[in-house]
Amino acid sequence: MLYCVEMTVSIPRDIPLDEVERIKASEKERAIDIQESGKWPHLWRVVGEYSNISIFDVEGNDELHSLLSSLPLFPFMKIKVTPLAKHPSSIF
Ligand SMILES: O=C(O)CC1=CCC(=O)O1
Repeated sequence: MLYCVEMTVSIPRDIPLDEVERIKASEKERAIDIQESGKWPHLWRVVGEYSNISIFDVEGNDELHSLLSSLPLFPFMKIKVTPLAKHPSSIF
C-alpha cells in the first residue's frame, strides 16, 4: 500500500544542542536504512518549513506505524498520514 506522509518536526528548545545533533544524525541513518529497503521511495523537503512529504510503500497500517515510530525524531514530530489508492484516470 502507498501512503503519503507529512512529518513536521518541532524540537523543544530546552534539549541541549549536542543531544539534538545526535538525534538528527541517528534520524538520518535510520531514514537511509528505510529508504534502502525500498519502503520509503520519496522523501522531499517542504520549502520553508521543518517538514517533509514522503511516500511510503508498505504492507499496511501496522508496518507504516512501526517504521514511523522507529524514527529517532518520532517523539518530536506531528505526522499526517494519507492512504493512497489508484486514480481511475492515472496512466501510471
Ligand atoms: O528533517 C526532517 O524532515 C525529518 C526527517 C525525516 C527523515 C529524516 O532524515 O529527517
